[in-house]
Amino acid sequence: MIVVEHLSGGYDGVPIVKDISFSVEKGKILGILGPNGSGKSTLLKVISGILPATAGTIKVDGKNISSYNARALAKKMAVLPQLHANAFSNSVREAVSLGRYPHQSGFFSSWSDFDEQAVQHAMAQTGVTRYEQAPMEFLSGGEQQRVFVAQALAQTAEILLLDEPTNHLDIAHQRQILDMVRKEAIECGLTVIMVLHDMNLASLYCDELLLMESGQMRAFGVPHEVLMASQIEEVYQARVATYAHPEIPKPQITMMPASGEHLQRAYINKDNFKVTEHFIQLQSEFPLKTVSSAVHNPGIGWYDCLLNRSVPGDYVINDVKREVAAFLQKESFSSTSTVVMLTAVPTRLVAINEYAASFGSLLVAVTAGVGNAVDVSRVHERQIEPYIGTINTWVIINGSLSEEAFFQAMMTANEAKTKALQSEDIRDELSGTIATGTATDSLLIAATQKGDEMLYGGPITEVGKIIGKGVFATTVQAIKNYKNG
Ligand SMILES: Nc1ncnc2c1ncn2[C@@H]1O[C@H](COP(=O)(O)OP(=O)(O)OP(=O)(O)O)[C@@H](O)[C@H]1O
Repeated sequence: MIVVEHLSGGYDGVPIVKDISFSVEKGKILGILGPNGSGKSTLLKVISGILPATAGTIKVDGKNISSYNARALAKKMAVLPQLHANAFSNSVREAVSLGRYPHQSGFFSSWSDFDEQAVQHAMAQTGVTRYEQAPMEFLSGGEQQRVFVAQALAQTAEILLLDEPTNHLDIAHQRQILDMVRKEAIECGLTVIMVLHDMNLASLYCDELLLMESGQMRAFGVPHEVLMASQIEEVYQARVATYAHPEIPKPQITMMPASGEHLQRAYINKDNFKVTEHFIQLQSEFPLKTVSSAVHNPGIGWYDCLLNRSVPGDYVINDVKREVAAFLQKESFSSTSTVVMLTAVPTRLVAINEYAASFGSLLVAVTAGVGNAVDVSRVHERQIEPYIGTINTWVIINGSLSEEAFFQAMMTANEAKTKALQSEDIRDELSGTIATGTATDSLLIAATQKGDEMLYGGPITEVGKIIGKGVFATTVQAIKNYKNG
């Protein structure tokens, strides 16, 4: 464990880092973040003893580091500096072996099996074994960087200080080095303090983060506490937004460009719809922010082409996603910018309506295959799987929704759909009760994201009122179309 208390230090009497206090437990990784010149490297230099502290203490395992001599400290703490001396004619193996220097009594005279193992392990972990015999100057910047990380690792110290360890590395090697650091922390109890510029990598790999601003600690804590958009915006003077990582419960940050290009948006009207025998298509000039339960490209994303594709009633495919991907390729649709739903309803039975609104306007498109509708509260009584029937609902909004509003809009639209089934007396054949939908309904809300952001999308909001009215009326019309065939 390392404990830093009220630490200050700088260059030639000029204080750079001021009054820094934090601790890192054994086996944990601390990431140091901050804008250029905020003092990250200086802090690491003061902690490692490269620069003298002008105030404060650093304790390793309860003992002040000033009580260690240089060799004893090097056994406790290994350092990867930001800039490396490039004037070397060593081989990779020799460079990594330098990490064992603090463990030698006479230089290389007492090379032990343990020294050899440490060097081999460090080279293997950083993926540089295959360059072992190569001279350092023959290596690329990224390969050299991995050798320096190997050198620090070979020191087998309890604490590893890394200044931008992913410098020069491509994403595969960034992942390799950081995975390795994390593995060493978890499996061997290595304590790590590293300066990283990439906030997203820091969030993924560090247990805690320290955010520096003008030589002082602006924030310290777990990634969720430090990577708050408002705080990052203030410290970096850049507009950012946070979002959730798709697999790991850690926040991610993305930049919001200053240019006005992204404000140029589409305006959708009925002319953007095209109905062929095989599909209903909405093609937009600019991508729409879309939330859906579609078959292809579901979830949240930006898409400029929406398809409701009509398939035969006996369409039974094991791998629907692959079949849809093949269809898109055959019909020359972009797989990455198209959202696809499937329906057994003939496309001519679609109902499409446009509604004026104070914020812009709203379009609703519905295909309603209600032949096998179910009452969701009674489906558990069924012994047999219901046949597929599908109500596909699109709500296209010429306006801007918050994330919350998108999900509320989905709820509002779904309630309006259910009300339409009630109004049209669509029943679950088995229970005889009013149906609430079918087994495979799909819903999509898409917005141009132009204009003032609407925070909410519930039934009594401006947008919610029109969704309620529009989805109800359009679904009723689509059900009538279906009944009249
Ligand atoms: N050798 C030095 N002598 C005097 N001042 C220095 C020296 N090295 C850095 N500084 C100054 O200390 C301040 C902090 O620099 P430092 O390198 O610690 O910042 P950093 O946060 O690591 O920046 P970066 O993100 O650019 O690497 C800067 O204003 C810098 O000019």
